[in-house]
Amino acid sequence: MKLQIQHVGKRFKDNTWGVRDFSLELTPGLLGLLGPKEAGKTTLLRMLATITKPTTGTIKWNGEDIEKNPFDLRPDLGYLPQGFGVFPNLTVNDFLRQAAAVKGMSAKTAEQKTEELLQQFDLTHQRNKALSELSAGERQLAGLAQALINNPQLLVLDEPAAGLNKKERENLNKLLSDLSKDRIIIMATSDPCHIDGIATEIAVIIKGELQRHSLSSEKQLVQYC
Ligand SMILES: Nc1ncnc2c1ncn2[C@@H]1O[C@H](COP(=O)(O)OP(=O)(O)OP(=O)(O)O)[C@@H](O)[C@H]1O
Repeated sequence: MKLQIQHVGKRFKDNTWGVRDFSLELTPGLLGLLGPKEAGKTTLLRMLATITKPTTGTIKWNGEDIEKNPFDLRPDLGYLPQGFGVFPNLTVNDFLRQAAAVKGMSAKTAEQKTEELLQQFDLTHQRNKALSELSAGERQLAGLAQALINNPQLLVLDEPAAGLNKKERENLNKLLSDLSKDRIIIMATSDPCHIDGIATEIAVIIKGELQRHSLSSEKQLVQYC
């Protein structure tokens, strides 16, 4: 399992660059993508999630260019967009079932996985509520559950801890630590404390450029956190 980001850049219509010449190679583990606001985190994640295409460079999943073969990656991909809120009237249950349908899962597998995730995220009692009726933390957990519905090998998370309280964040960190043992997780955040203790690698992005990439150690993060 390997993700290669090779000299990737993104230029917008107004000619500004959101990401420039970004290169990184990832194997299973949790990468904390750390950067201030407007650093280019979301821009990079949207390219990894095959929502937008790079202007320069190549992204390869297990050796295959995802621009040429997006359907090779999509069944392996889970994506939590930042501040998602596109379907406020959908119930939690329907939200998960819709994600499963989009990912081409059979009805039986979708039902089993929905039950499992609702329990795992303590959302069973909320399953018939609309997303707009949930607390910010619950909505974020529902978003994570939809990202995990297909047991993805590549999990791309944009500020997943936003809106979570301390207990919810601890639960999330434990879950992500477990999940990162046999898959690649990329977790973007502007808050170093959100990746403290769970990131196996850290990449710092500033003004669209990779400033530093290192294996994480608690010592490194303590100075920020
Ligand atoms: N569609 C767009 N058109 C033009 N510029 C854009 C577009 N999307 C993002 N940008 C710019 O690209 C840069 C990177 O933005 P991006 O949203 O990727 O940063 P970020 O690190 O995710 O920030 P935040 O934490 O605030 O979401 C910013 O300067 C932003 O204004």
